[in-house]
Amino acid sequence: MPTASPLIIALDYTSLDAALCMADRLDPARCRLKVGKELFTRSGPDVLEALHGRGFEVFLDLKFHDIPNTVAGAVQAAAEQGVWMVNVHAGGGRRMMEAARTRLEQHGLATQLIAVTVLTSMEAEDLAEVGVSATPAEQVERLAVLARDSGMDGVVCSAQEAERLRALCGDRFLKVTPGIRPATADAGDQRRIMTPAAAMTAGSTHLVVGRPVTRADDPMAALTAIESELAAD
Ligand SMILES: O=C(O)c1cc(=O)[nH]c(=O)n1[C@@H]1O[C@H](COP(=O)(O)O)[C@@H](O)[C@H]1O
Repeated sequence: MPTASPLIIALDYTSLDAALCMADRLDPARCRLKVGKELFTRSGPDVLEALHGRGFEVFLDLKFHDIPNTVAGAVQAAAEQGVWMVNVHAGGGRRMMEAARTRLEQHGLATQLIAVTVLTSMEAEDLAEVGVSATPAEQVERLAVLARDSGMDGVVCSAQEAERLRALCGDRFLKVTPGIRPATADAGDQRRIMTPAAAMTAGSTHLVVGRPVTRADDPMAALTAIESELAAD
């Protein structure tokens, strides 16, 4: 039974053992889990099997960005391992995203396919340095519309853009938002941040939370506090 919780906990750990230690304290009825580049590069697909065996739905966050044929193959490989969600970079363009969508359809694979717009660690100056003169909000909007038109189920964006994207792309278009920071948490390398409750109010469909839980002195207390904040909203 899939969880009704919007929470996705990012298992950004340096080893499979450390990730599973945290997974064993979590409950698949209360959250989904995200496996990203660091953990997957260390553990390989074993981590997916281990988390699926514990009953979790998994977001495989490898942010594929390559030529269409390569990304289509990578997305197929992820989906065939049973992950609930996989992502690509919207900046790879329409043909890349369409190839990934077509490949899933050809193989009858139901994995949620979403596209990263502008990383939540980036602000206007970072975009300017890579030659993008649009504001983060404008660039997110542009890439979200392209992602929608290319057959994506949704996007990764910051919660600061969620309200605008809800108006533009509708409620059913997924708005998966990292950069979630409870009021007392450190922003760290994140720039476009929002609290859990404010993010849900803004229209996020899923909240990606890593360090505020996984690096907390008491991770379970941190998770419970976020759940209470969401319940009170
Ligand atoms: O695709 C992602 O998940 C992602 C996109 C993005 O724009 N920003 C972002 O932080 N993420 C991921 O979300 C997680 C956020 O972790 P914390 O900053 O520790 O809460 C990390 O695993 C990032 O890799």
